[in-house]
Amino acid sequence: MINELPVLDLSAASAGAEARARFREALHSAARDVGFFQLTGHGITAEETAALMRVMRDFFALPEAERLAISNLNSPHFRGYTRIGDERTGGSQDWRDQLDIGAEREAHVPAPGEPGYWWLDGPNQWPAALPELRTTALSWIDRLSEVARRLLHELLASIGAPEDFYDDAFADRPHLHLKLVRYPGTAPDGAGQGVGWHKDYGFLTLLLQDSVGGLQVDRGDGSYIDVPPLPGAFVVNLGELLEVATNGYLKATNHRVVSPAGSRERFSVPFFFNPRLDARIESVPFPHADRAPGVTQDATNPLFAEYGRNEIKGWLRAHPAVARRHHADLLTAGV
Ligand SMILES: O=C(O)CCC(=O)C(=O)O
Ligand SMILES: [Fe+2]
Repeated sequence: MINELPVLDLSAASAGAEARARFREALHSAARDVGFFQLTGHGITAEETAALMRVMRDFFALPEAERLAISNLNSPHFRGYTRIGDERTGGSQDWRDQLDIGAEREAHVPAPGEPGYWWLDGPNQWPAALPELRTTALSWIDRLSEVARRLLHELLASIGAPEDFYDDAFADRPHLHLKLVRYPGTAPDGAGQGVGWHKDYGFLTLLLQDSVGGLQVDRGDGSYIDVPPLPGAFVVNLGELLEVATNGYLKATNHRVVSPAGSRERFSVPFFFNPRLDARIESVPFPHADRAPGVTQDATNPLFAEYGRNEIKGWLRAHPAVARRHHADLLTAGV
């Protein structure tokens, strides 16, 4: 049982055969045993990170009316600002506010008979007072997509699978998603749930966190480990679709954020690297795949191999007010 997260250096993957082999071995263990690690050597500069952090702080410092002007309650695509207390995880209120941003696309209103998850494609909402947020966030999505793509190839290679196996699933219209998040200290009721225990829905999450801390990873035995802030590193975790892809050999790991003490603020930016909404995630071939234990069976959280279904399951659960306003039919008919 590990006591701290492994730190992996992605630049080792292009530093010669021996360094690459060692990197892949460490990546394999981290992905299989913990499902979480810290990633350095990714090529994103301190300046790029600082620019994103700066514009994020500027966004949360806008008058509340300007943030609410782009509320996600306006968006059937779940894009925009969620005020503190409107998001739920594990049935309880999270104490954070956030801006959800995705790949900039036309709305795809599902025609009769088309799956409801097409609602997740659509335009973003941007704050009028902060035009640089749009350019900075969209370029962060581009830059991190490249890192995540390389990492996914390395990860598949590390378990002995064809590294390009899911390239088609990510082709043309990957469902990329960025969240700018603020944890504004502890809720008045003292609950301490910044965000409750959950797994991410897709393939890989690359998280930038500031220096406050509070992210915890479930070790599966009732205990957890803290993820201390490591300057310059991304915290990487595996989502449910990689568990589906490997028939449970790699696991999506539960994690949560404990609220900062008092009124201290914490900022974080998770980037979710996900395939096309209509990608059906076939099992990837790798040595001993037949001995994989199978995916987690949890009646309260079914895992869907059709990525869009897995994703909209999560949105309907986490954002009940948006779901009730725009998607009453999906709530009753299911995804
Ligand atoms: O803010 C964090 O550190 C983690 C956030 C998270 O797990 C999520 O939004 O899925
Ligand atoms: Fe998460």
